Amino acid sequence: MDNSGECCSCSTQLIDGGGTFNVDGLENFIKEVKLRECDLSYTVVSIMGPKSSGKSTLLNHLFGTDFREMDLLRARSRTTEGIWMAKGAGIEPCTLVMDLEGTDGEERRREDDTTFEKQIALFALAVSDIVLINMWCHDIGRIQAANMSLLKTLFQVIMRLFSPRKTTLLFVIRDKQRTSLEYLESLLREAVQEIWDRLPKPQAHKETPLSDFFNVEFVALSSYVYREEQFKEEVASLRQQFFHSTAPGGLAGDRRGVVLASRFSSSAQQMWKVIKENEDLHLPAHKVMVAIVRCEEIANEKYSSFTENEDWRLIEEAARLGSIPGFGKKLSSILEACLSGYELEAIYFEESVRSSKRKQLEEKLLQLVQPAFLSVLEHTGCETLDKFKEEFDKALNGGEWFSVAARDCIQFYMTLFDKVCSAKWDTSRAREKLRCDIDAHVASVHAAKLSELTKAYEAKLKEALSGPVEALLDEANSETWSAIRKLLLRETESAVTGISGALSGFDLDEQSKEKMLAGIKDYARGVVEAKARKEAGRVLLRMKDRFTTLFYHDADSMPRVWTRKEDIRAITKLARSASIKLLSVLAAVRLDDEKDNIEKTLSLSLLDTKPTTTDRSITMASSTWEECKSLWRQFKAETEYTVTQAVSAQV
Ligand SMILES: Nc1nc2c(ncn2[C@@H]2O[C@H](COP(=O)(O)OP(=O)(O)OP(=O)(O)O)[C@@H](O)[C@H]2O)c(=O)[nH]1
Repeated sequence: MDNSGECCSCSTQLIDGGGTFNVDGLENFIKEVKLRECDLSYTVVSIMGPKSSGKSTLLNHLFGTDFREMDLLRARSRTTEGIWMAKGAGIEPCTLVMDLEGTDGEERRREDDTTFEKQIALFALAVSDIVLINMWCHDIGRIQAANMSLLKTLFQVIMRLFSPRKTTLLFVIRDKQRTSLEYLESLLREAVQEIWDRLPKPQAHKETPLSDFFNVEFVALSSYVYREEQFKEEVASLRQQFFHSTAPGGLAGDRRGVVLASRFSSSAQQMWKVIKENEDLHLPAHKVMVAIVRCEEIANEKYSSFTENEDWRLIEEAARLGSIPGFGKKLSSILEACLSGYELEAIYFEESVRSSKRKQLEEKLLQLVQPAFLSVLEHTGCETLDKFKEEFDKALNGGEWFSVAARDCIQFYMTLFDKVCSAKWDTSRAREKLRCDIDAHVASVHAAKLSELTKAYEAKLKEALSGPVEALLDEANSETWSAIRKLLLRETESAVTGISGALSGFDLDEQSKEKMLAGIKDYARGVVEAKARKEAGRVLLRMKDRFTTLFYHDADSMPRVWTRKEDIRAITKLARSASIKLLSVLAAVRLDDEKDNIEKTLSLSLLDTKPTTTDRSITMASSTWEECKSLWRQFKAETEYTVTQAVSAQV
């Protein structure tokens, strides 16, 4: 029991001599001292100094703790290993006291293990509001003495310390002698200042005084061994300074960046982990270390509260079903709120850590929202494509030029997509896909419209050419082909003009246009050629028709009577010659205005009794010639009987 009557047995070894963090011990300790209920109202005090310099003795008297003290009768060797923690008895607010393993211990030095000293010193600085620096009075001013080694260790660590809050360094001078405190204080201040001045500092703090980062205080105590009563009185008076230490102006008055009591355990563990991971003592700056731990905590908290955010849940749900108007903006604003919440809480912490943790948080959030985002993008893409198709169709049916309708609709719907999805994330792939789909649709409509147009003109040409060409071939005279050519030219030109006019709405390149027009011209020729070939297939019948008509009728179309007057030979020749003419008209397609003597060749070769092969070979293709010859033979054979009958009638 301490003098306040409160139990002082609550203590635990926080970090053992091997550097292991006692997680369970700390958790139990926190429960026992009800730290969680303290919120921000608690103080952490630690003590460092040479080994066996009476640290535990001081703490036990100052805070009513029961840290292990060395027995006066035993040799001076290390009693405290690692870091011990206890609760100050009867002090408000809750004061956690840490007793550190002494620095400059022979044991560690023999093992060349001063790293551990620095690590626990750094840890103490990182988690404490107040650090007591215990030193023998007679050591002050002795350059190589243990005290200076301690200060060096401390300042090697401090060199990296630019904490977001001020820590109080309280120098406790033990075994004060008659020398006045003012003198000792000035000696110490000088030594401290010198070390501070020599520290390589970051550019921004080149001129910054020590007092900006540390509250440096001094106290001198009488020897506990030789002047116990006085020692106790002085300690009791020092104890007063720890009451209400968190109030403004108190020893722990600067509350910036203080860790919530409920997070003290995880924060301390995290700090020790960071320190241990830097065993080569390229220790991160204190502020960096604190920032890493705190910013991560804040970021994790913001992340989990985002996942439970009602607005986000609604968006996530809706995203599965379809597109969401203003999705990008809505999501951005929830995310923005989450990130600015982080910023607000992390503002006191080192900037580079703060922003890198913010980036990590942002990435984590983006990963979380990405599936919803992608699903909305997909829905929006599909819906935009459907709307585009509908609107484009309407525009075309409304008589708008194809190219104008395509350009306007594409522009409108791509902009609409951008508006709906506008967010700071990359929408380029979805946008690209939509654009590809739209382009493919436009291309297919384009092809369909052009084919429709071509078909319409082809039908028109077929109608305009088929009947008249058939009629002209029926006539089959020397003007037939010239008339057909004229007709073909006129109809082709009219189709070309019509189609060219229609094509101007399609924004077609010259080459494609030429190709299309050439196609329509070919089609027109094809119609005529097909008609001519069809008529040629019936040439024998028609020759016989013509022959019979002329054979049985005179020039006035009167039926002949086979009197002696009638010159059957001449009539036969006339009728045959007319049939030859018909044959020669249908024997070849003459769409190019080239002269030929098919008629002459056929007349000479077939009508004359002795045809000369040389003549016809110059003017006719052999296949045509062979065909004509065989047709003529058949024709003659089939008309022979008509002539014979006429001759016998005359006889
Ligand atoms: N001269 C002197 N001796 C003291 C004083 N206070 C304590 N001692 C003695 O110094 C020895 C070490 O005391 P501790 O309190 O165990 O010292 P410590 O600094 O905690 O020791 P470590 O934990 O091993 O570093 C004990 O024998 C104490 O009786 C003091 O004010 N003056």
